[in-house]
This record gives sequence, structure tokens and C-alpha cells, in this order.
Amino acid sequence: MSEPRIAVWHRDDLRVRDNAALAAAVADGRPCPVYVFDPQFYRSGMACDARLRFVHESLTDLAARYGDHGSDLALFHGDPEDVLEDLPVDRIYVNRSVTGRYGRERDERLFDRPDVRVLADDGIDWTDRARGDYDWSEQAEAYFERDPIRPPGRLSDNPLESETSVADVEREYGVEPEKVDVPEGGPSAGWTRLTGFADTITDYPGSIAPPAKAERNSSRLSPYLAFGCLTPRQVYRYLHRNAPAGTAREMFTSRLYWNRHYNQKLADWPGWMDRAVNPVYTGLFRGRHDPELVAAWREGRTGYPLVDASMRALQETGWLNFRMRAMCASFYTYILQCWWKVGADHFYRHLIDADAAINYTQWQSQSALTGVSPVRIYNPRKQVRENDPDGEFVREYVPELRAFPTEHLDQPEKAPLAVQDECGIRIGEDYPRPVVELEAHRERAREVFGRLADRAEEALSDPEIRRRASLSRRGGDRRDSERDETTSGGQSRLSEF
Ligand SMILES: Cc1cc2nc3c(=O)[nH]c(=O)nc-3n(C[C@H](O)[C@H](O)[C@H](O)COP(=O)(O)OP(=O)(O)OC[C@H]3O[C@@H](n4cnc5c(N)ncnc54)[C@H](O)[C@@H]3O)c2cc1C
Repeated sequence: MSEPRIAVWHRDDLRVRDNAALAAAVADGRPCPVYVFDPQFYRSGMACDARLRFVHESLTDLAARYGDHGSDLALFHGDPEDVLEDLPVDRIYVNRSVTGRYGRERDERLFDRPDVRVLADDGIDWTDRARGDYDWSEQAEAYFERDPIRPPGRLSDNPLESETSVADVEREYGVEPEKVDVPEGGPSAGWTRLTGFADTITDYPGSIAPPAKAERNSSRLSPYLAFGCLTPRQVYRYLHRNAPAGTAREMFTSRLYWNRHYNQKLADWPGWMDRAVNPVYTGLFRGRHDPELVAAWREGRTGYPLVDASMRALQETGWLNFRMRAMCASFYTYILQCWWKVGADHFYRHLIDADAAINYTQWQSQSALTGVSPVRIYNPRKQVRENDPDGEFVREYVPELRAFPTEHLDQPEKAPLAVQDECGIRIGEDYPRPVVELEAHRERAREVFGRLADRAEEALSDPEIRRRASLSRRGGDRRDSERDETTSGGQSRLSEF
């Protein structure tokens, strides 16, 4: 009897190595690697063209990696359920992935089929999501400590033929990226970045908060992790073998745990993407929606140079370091007092590394919508002084301030007119005045959150809500100020788990 044909359906696991579905298909029959371009993804407007290009490059590279093993990746276009239904295969193997509602509903329907086998080797607890407080970090640790799955040997050729190509899909959807400095997609480029990062990891701790340094010294592995060109475990294991032990490696490793933690949170509750975790904050600031303010924030015209530089960097490059993401989210919610979801969606659309599990949970956490994370209002002026003291980042992304004296970059509108005249930059004409007044808006945000605090606490007495809202850095007291994050960059260290 001939070997069963097994479709290996790739989604956000664009790699050959450390791939449980592929390994299982190799063990059980003849693997037929497949990718389906889902029109829903392209039409949703939730992915900028640069991210689409990153995925397409990753697919081209994945096909080449299959080529190394004697096989190929077959490409299809259409509703994945229909495409998979029509494939001339005996079974379908797929790695589980953490998705929002659309993907989850699709998967639930598909995973019920008797010919579909679902693999999950990802550090996520899929077994009993309704359970009370479980120790998610134990399963994450077990995942990191297990050896990555070995790459397959020689594969049979793929009997399935592509019905479309990356070029066809790019033409159909008019994919024309405008962003610059976007990393090349694919597992090969991911490995190159990982090996390079291992050589410079000692620069990592000092480069987390300052945005210009982070652009150079942060790992920049996030898009590769988001699309599964690399697994968190491959990164963890490679660095444990090839990077020196010490603070830098420990700090970095804690981020990989965060990655798993937030994925676990979305796996537990898909509502993170569209509903305030703590119901007391549902619709907070929604009624105040001011399109002008939102546009000023999106386009980097708020009159706060570091916010503007960051928002323009996001638009231009699709990447920002953690601190600037947190500061822009905080500014949006507390200072502009706009509804979090619109801001979170804007990030999601523009980030190359957009990961629903991290983006929306971080937004809710930075916007204090859990009721457990503190109201942390970043002061964008202080951030300039601390994290861009020479104005390197501001000058790069806000060219109209290039000639502005460094000592006034934290608050350009306060620069004396003589100074403005001397450098030829008039605030209010060449660069905007602040769109809102920082201190007054900060006070108002404190009042609003202060008024709701007791009710939010009360809501947490519901065990279901408390379970959803709990993040690993619980126990952090409510502090209405910026934390001292000089060493941790505002994220937990491994020892805090
Ligand atoms: C509002 C907001 C939205 C965010 N949205 C995303 C997102 O959509 N996708 C995304 O990958 N990260 C997101 N982050 C987390 C973090 O900012 C990025 O992971 C990081 O900046 C990516 O750059 P890097 O790969 O150089 O990070 P490194 O510092 O080198 O970290 C390595 C990896 O650890 C993981 N990681 C780092 N920080 C976090 C974190 N706080 N939470 C969870 N995982 C983390 C990422 O996978 C990252 O690639 C967000 C943070 C905030 C505050």
C-alpha cells in the first residue's frame, strides 16, 4: 500500500526545522507542504504591505528550504477550509497557533474533522483553559528546555502543484510596500539575524530603552518569531549554546518568556483583541473620539517630539522598541484620552512583527484596562531627556527639528523666540505646538482612573475576570508614576516569573 499523503498546512510556522506538524507527517506518511493565501487576511486592511511582503519573502524562502530537502511548498489561494477540503490528500497535519476570533472559529471547525491532526509543541497550555490559576511558566520552561525537533532528512517530492504564486498574489492585491529598512523575511534571514545577535548580545541591556540604540542593538527577531520563521525555543537554545551567560542573556531570555506568556493569555481568552479585560473600563474614552487628535498621533504631529518621532518611525519602518511602543500607547490613552482599540489596531496594521497576542495584551496592560497593572503615565518630555539626550532619534524621524538646539528638544514650544529665529524653526509654523496640555490631561487621566479604581478592584473578585486579567508581573503595586526601568527596560526579568 502506498504511503498516505499528508498535507502539512503552514500558517504562522514558516520553517522546516523545529516543526512538529512536519516531523509527524514525515513519521506517518508522505508530507505535502501547503500554504493557503487567505483573501480575508488581505482584505481586512489589518496588515500593511510591508508585512505582506515579509510573509511573501518568508514563503519564497520556505519553498527554497523545502527544495533543499527534495520537496516543495504548494501555494493556493482561497478560503482555507474550501482549499483544504479539495486537496487530494489523505490527512492534514497542522501546528496549532494562537489566533483571534476569526482564526479560532475556523480552526475549531477544521480541527473537528477526523482527517485533521493538530500538533502543539509551543509551550502553550491548550488543555484546560478554563482552569483557575495554573503555573504557565512551568510548561513554558519545559518547552524551552526540550530539544528542538530535528530537521527532516530527504523528503519525497510534493505531489501537490501550486495553483498560484507569490507574484500572482502580490499583483492581485496590489502589494507595494512603502516602508524602509524592513528586514528580509524567511527562516534563512532569521538565522542570520540570530547568529549576529549572539555576537553582540552584551550590548543589549544598555540599549533597551533608548530608541536609537535599540534600533541597532535589540535582537530585531520579532517578525521572525511572529511568523514562525524561528521558534522561541530555537532562539533560546541557540543563545544558550553560543552567547555568554550573564545579565544580557538573562534579560533577553525573559523576553522570550514574555512572548509565551502573552500568547498564553490570548489562547486563554480571545476577547483581549476587542474588549477591555476589566469590564469597568469597557468603552472608556470611546465617546470622546476626536479624529483630529487620533490623526495627529498616527501621523506624528502631536508637538511632542519623541512621540512624533516614534509614530513616524512606526509608519516608516514598521518597528519600534518596547519603551517607545509603551510610551506612545500611554500617551494615546492617558494624555489624548482616546479609545484604546483604535490605537491598538493602528499599531497592529503597521508593525512588521504584529502579533495579536502581544500587541493587544500590551495595549490593554499599558492602558491599565486590566485593573491589575498600574496606571503608568510616561512623561514624553522626560523620555527625551533620558532616552534621546542627544536628539539622535528625534532628528532622524522629525527632520523639521534637525537644526533645533538639543537642550530644547524635550519641549520645543518653550524655546525662546530668539532661539527659534536663530535656528530658523518656528514652533507653531514649522513644527506643531502640543496638541493637548500635558499636565492638565495627566491630572484628568489620574482622576478618571482613580474614580474607577474601586469598581475595577471589585470586578476582579469575579475569579474569571481575575484570571483573565492577571499578568505575570502581578503584585506590582499601583503606582501613578513612571517606574525605574533603567535596567529592565520596563519588562520583567526572568527571576520575576
Ligand atoms: C503597545 C505594545 C505593543 C507591542 N506589540 C508587539 C507585537 O505586536 N509583536 C511583538 O513581537 N512584540 C510586541 N511588543 C513587545 C516588544 O515591544 C517587541 O517584542 C520588541 O520591541 C521587538 O523587538 P526585538 O525583537 O528587537 O525585541 P527583543 O528585546 O530583542 O526581544 C526578543 C523577543 O522577545 C519577545 N518580547 C520582547 N518584549 C516582549 C514583551 N513585552 N512582550 C512579549 N514578548 C516580548 C519578542 O518576541 C521579541 O522579538 C509590544 C509592546 C508594546 C508596549
